Amino acid sequence: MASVQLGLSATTTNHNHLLKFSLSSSKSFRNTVKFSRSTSALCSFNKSGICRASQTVELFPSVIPDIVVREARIEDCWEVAETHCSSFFPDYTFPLNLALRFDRVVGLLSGFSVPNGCKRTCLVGVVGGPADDRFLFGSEDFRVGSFEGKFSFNRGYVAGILTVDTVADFLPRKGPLRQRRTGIAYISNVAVRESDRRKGIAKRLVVKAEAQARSWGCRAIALHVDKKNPAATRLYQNQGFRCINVPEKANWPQPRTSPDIHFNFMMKLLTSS
Ligand SMILES: CC(=O)SCCNC(=O)CCNC(=O)[C@H](O)C(C)(C)COP(=O)(O)OP(=O)(O)OC[C@H]1O[C@@H](n2cnc3c(N)ncnc32)[C@H](O)[C@@H]1OP(=O)(O)O
Repeated sequence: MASVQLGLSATTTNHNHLLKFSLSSSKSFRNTVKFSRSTSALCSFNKSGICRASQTVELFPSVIPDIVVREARIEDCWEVAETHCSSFFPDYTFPLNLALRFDRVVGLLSGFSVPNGCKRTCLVGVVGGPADDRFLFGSEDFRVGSFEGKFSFNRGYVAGILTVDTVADFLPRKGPLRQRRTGIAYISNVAVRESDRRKGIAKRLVVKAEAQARSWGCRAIALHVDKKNPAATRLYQNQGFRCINVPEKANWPQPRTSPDIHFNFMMKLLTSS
């Protein structure tokens, strides 16, 4: 049997982490292994030596940054604001971009008070943090705005954000008294840092938001998405959301943005699984 030598180098692209290794044997050749965090199938090479494999992730765990989706904590505040502003206002330059970030931080910490009986939480997708919360300080009961009052010294960085609530501000009201709708969770502020897109972070945030909504007893989950945002529309369609036809002249509430932005209202029924 021929002896084999292994050389290793790692690079990160916008979509995937590339790990190049060279195998030298009696007949020398090079392979490039392309990682996908979402597959768990066995790794197999195609003709050009490319495979989608998480088996390889197990072989070289330190090279692949882990993505953990969890509730945002106070320590994440600046990075949440940063992710929000860089995703929704990418063209703002100094000093406006800095002012906007400070404004977001103040807004986030000052709480956006939630009406009685309603819930709201901010979820974050963290890259490179610990997989468990063993070294957390703070208390379960202490909250600041939508943030958990806990912090950790070993944390990675926030790459994606999502807010989910049962406030129903953007859902049509019920009956002649125009009561707030219950049992439908609402997703907003979904954003992933540009350098971390197409790694499945938004998908995982949405899955976690659905689980959160189920735990609140919701039977459905809804959102608004800009009709001119095909990436986000595709994300939600692939996650099982469907566009709801809003009756003409219904005057349903919508997020307050520019009048030029037109939204699709999308919804998904939540099974009890
Ligand atoms: C309810 C709301 O908040 S709507 C607002 C949405 N936010 C924004 O538009 C802010 C700017 N954009 C972003 O932050 C990101 O591009 C997001 C949030 C839309 C997507 O985040 P990502 O982490 O890149 O998405 P993720 O990797 O989970 O992709 C999931 C699926 O969405 C779709 N998708 C995501 N980005 C794109 C894209 N650029 N083009 C086409 N489809 C896309 C694909 O179907 C993808 O699945 P695939 O990779 O298996 O093909």
